[in-house]
Amino acid sequence: MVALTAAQRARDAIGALTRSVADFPTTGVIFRDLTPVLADAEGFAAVVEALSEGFEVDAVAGIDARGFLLGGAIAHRLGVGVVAVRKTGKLPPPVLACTYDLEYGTATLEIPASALDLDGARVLIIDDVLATGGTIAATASLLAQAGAAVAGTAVVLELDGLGGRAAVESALPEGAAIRALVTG
Ligand SMILES: O=P(O)(O)OC[C@H]1O[C@H](OP(=O)(O)OP(=O)(O)O)[C@H](O)[C@@H]1O
Ligand SMILES: Nc1ncnc2[nH]cnc12
Repeated sequence: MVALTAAQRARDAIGALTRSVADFPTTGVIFRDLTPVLADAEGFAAVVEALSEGFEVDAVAGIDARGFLLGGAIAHRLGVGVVAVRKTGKLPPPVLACTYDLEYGTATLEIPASALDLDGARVLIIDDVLATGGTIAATASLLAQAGAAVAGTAVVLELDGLGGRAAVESALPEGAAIRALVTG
């Protein structure tokens, strides 16, 4: 029997275990809950491997909150450190901040303004879901302000029809990778 690749194993787990919930957190949104995928040992391992594959970077940025779970594991696999990109009010000043629109509201993300040395660092941005792209675009903007070079972004699930890929393409440097394990 031919062994499945990490991407195939990840897609199988995502297909089997993702839960779709109508009208959460607001009416009209179909919320895609990846919690069961990440809670499954084989699913989590396959997702982490498939998101990490081929990236050579100096740091991983994991986005609050679900991106933290993946970002830490991916950074460890790649042998680099992880930067937690926090929702507003969690980090002590001074911070760099960026406010953006989501599928269901607005939010602000922050990173430390001076406590990290990201100047020239190649950074991979990790999150669970790409929807409108606002979250990843805001993260890319914060990292650029800190002097980092965004090497790419990788997510588990890209939602169709919300313009997220185009938004992220215009926010990332030319040639930066945009990887989604499943689109739908
Ligand atoms: O592409 P976008 O439209 O920006 O949406 C994607 C973001 O939305 C979700 O996070 P959310 O802000 O709901 O926060 P959470 O991770 O704390 O649940 C998801 O985890 C992504 O971070
Ligand atoms: N529909 C959705 N499901 C899960 N996470 C999301 N983030 C933004 N939109 C989402």
